[in-house]
Amino acid sequence: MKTFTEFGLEPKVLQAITELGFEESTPIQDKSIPIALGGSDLIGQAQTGTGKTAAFGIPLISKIPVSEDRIVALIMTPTRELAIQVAEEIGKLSRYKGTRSLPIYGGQDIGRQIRALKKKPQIIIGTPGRLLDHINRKTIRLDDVQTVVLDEADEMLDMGFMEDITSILSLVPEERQTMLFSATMPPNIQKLAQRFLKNPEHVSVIPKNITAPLIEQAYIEVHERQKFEALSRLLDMESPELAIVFGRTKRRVDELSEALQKRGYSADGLHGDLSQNQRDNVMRKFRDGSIDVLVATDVAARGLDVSGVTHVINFDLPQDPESYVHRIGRTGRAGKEGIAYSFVTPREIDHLHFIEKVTRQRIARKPLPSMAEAIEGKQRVTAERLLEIVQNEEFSEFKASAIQLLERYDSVHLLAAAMKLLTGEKKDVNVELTPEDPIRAKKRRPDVRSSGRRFSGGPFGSGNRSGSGTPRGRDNRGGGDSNRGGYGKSGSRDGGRGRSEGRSDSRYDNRGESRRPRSSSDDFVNK
Ligand SMILES: Nc1ncnc2c1ncn2[C@@H]1O[C@H](COP(=O)(O)OP(=O)(O)OP(=O)(O)O)[C@@H](O)[C@H]1O
Ligand SMILES: [Mg+2]
Repeated sequence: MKTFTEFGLEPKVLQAITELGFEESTPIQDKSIPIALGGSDLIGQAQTGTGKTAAFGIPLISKIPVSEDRIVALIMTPTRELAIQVAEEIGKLSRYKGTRSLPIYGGQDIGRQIRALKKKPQIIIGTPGRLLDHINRKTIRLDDVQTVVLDEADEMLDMGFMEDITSILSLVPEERQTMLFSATMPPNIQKLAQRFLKNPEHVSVIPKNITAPLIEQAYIEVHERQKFEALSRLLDMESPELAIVFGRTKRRVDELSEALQKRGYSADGLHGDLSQNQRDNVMRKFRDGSIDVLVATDVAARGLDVSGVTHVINFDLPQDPESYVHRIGRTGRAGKEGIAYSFVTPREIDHLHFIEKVTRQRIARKPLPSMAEAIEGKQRVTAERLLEIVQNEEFSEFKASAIQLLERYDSVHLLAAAMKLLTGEKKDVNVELTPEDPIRAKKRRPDVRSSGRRFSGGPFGSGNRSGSGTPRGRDNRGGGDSNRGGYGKSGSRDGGRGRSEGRSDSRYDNRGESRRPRSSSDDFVNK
């Protein structure tokens, strides 16, 4: 691992990197940045949350002269939220250099995009459908594009974007640099690479386990009808700082987020049937902490980087192991720890074992949290909130009445009553979710990655795993980064990023631009 000064980057780019709080480069950045700067085609694979965006973003920005007034780089992402997020990171990295970039995605007013395009962006970050729209309207020309990045290329294929990507790339000059990035590389990616890349360098930073090292993984065996109770107990017991709960279908997400709200949780749902405005709103609320449970379909599985996500809960098991890897990868990012729970119905145990096999990772079984554990969890949070006030806040205006009360009542009684008030009663609303069919086990070759070396330490430094994925206090978000590894990132959390588009079977999430249902017959990995 290196410091960024070793790549020979210009001072303005370095300054932006420093300001983002990146101290040392991650392994995928170490390997990719020199190759990308050199101009070769590149296939980059590294675990979730290890800085792939900057691995292509830094060289991209470095190579574009500020005086350039044509579109010279194109980044494609599968979902809208991801396009927005990547654009934000590129924007921050080019802050001092002044490189101009623009996200282009479905659901946003096209007139506004056309106006923004008149400001001569050099980098376009877009979803395939809306990009084609602009190309057809001649509001985007790709004749001068020198670099193309396909972020989460396999997902774009799964979502049926192959034809769109092909049409788009046929309009980009042959003489170009093309780069692919993802945490997983199923074989269909090889086909895409053969078709669109020239003598690509393969950069793979995949240790023994494809799943990121800082994520503790567990499953809880539950019957379909117990799932909601299990979820509320788990949320009570663990009191996540931020949690993402994945559901299988849009209906599921709607029902679940509504049910959680009724029970008094601060939750909201994200899926491809919501308007772009609604999607942006939900993501903004999640990023700024005004909700702490995001219920989502796989639309949120790929690439999303929200700091402070301590828990991922698979309310429904995902169909594909790669989806599992990406979903749980929403936590345990940038050197922080996270925990991923999966609910597994008895008939899905085989499927779970299949996921374990493919990801070469044992997933520990945990018991359903008991009512007592749930209550204890809630009380612990109340006690923490109370102590925080004791330590940090001025509450002298309450002291006189406290003294009065203590003259008449026992202190333990009083404190217990105050805690009861603070904890709030769990609203015992009856919740009925429409049952989902269990996932059936599929037989695929259990091989997930290319190289096999055991990886010691995380990509963000070594030995920063404290072991047990302990629950974190609810109210300290944005505060201490005690879980951070060797690579600090000065914790900026910012609004308005996110991503999405879709799968066309209406039972599944339609992320907004999808063409065909996904084919899931492929094996997982690169060979
Ligand atoms: N060198 C670095 N030091 C510290 N933090 C970094 C570094 N590089 C990137 N980060 C931060 O790490 C987080 C994860 O990065 P990013 O989203 O690029 O991961 P990714 O590898 O693309 O993950 P995914 O596979 O989920 O898309 C981001 O918040 C990013 O700003
Ligand atoms: Mg990414």
